[in-house]
Amino acid sequence: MFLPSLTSASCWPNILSALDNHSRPYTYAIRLGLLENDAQWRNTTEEAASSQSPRQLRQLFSIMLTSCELVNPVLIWDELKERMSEDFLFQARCLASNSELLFSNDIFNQSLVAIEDQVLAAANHNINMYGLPQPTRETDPDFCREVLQEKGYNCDQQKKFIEENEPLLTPEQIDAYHNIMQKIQRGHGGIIFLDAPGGTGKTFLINLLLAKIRQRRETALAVASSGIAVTLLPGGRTAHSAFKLPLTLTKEEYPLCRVKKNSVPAKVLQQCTLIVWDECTMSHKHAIEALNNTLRDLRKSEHLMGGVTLLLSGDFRQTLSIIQRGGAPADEINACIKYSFLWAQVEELHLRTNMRSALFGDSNALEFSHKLLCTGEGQLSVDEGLSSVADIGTIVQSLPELIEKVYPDLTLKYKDLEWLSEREILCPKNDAVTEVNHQLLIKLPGELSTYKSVDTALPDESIVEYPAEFLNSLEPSGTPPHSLMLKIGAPIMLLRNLNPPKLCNGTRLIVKTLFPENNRSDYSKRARKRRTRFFTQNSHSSN
Ligand SMILES: Nc1ncnc2c1ncn2[C@@H]1O[C@H](COP(=O)(O)OP(=O)(O)OP(=O)(O)O)[C@@H](O)[C@H]1O
Repeated sequence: MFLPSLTSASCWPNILSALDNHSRPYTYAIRLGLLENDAQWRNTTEEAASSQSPRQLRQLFSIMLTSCELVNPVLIWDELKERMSEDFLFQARCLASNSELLFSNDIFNQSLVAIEDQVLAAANHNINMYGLPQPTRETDPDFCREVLQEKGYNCDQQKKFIEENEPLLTPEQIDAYHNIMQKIQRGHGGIIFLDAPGGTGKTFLINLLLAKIRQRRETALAVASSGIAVTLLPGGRTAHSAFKLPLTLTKEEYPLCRVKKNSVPAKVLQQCTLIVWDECTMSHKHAIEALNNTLRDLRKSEHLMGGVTLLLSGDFRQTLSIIQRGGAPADEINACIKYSFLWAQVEELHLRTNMRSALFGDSNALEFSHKLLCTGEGQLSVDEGLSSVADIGTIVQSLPELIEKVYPDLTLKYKDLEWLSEREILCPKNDAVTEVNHQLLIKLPGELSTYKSVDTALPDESIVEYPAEFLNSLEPSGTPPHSLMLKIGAPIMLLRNLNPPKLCNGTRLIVKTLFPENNRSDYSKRARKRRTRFFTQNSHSSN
């Protein structure tokens, strides 16, 4: 077990002497992260308690509850409840104008309510399921939060945004804008597909429509099929999270969203006037059918989409729906929303002018967008089934050359967030990603820190068939590698946020500090916003 971790030990006596320095090899193994133990989670919270605010600590604790399979969460709560409730104590002291006020059950109750809100949002469980005391609530704050969030946009800000941007619309954008607004006003529901290649102003138009509806204190839901597209929509969420789409969607004959009639998401869907779904081409046709079935049911309406206007946007030349491994191209086409029975009722609107070239006179952008369109429409020359990319890019001969082209002078410029956010290397397979990441990480200055996973086969009888070394060598998609290597200053990407909605999947971050159990990262979405986030290890299981 120690062998792969003691890289400096070249022979058996070296290993023995390394272990000799540690009186208890068991403790040493835990310290190296080779054995799982509840102490690891307690260390994590203790480490976090030294630098995190009470709100951040509660967030961390709720993530641990929902994803880390804690053996004894009550013990951690008892140890840290005062640290987690300091902000509520402070508020109570201010309210009572009494700086002598001490912690009380009321204050701990507020803290537990806040933790339960997060657990409910992430896993839909009450915290008594984890053995923690069930908090008492006077109102249903969860209801208020989600519904008010959708209704609580600042009208003056929305108005200002509309006044500034409405006059900028181009004639084809104006046509689309009026068409959509008329459909919303008729209130009979319907589906509009905004067919617009990249750079034609989809996001610009959508943001204006969202502002127009929100300014009237009506509800406009903005969703996208992928997390990264959500970052461009104000108040955006992924479609899976907003509509509670089930994972078994593709196999269902009568697909439905998992939204209970009296739940908060149901109230939001009942009240909304407009739903914008960006990158809809990536979604399975059953997702849109599930939304139609659910809206008609919740709103007790026979109209298409239960009377709500659904604005779909995307580009079929880009990514289509992802189907199960081993599926044929015909399955992919069958999964496409164009093959849904609903498509016959979809009204199409088109945007064709590339705004980046039209506005900024960027001839390169125009040429590039033209070539992209040709590629998407299959008009590029094809040689033995492969299209040449020479027309739309520069061809390099090796990985080091690619790295040098994309990240020249990395060691000097890696601290420049603007520079970093303008470049990335995309790879079709995880193996290639690992190789590129490794080579770039080596080039960065500073010491490399390695975080190892603890892999265990479940049920216990399978341990003989699947030894830890074998499990360590696997890299299933969506799980971190067995050896996660990081350096301070390294750009990283958040693959899955267990505490949505603040950071969406795909957000880029910079490693700021590395602790033995955790790390802190700076938020660098397009290098414009800077916030610090705290990340910890957690449990993943795979079938
Ligand atoms: N009418 C307009 N007036 C001023 N700027 C505009 C207008 N329409 C679009 N733009 C600007 O043009 C650029 C491209 O627009 P936008 O990002 O909305 O296009 P898109 O179709 O969403 O592109 P992509 O699919 O690549 O994300 C943006 O900088 C946007 O602010």
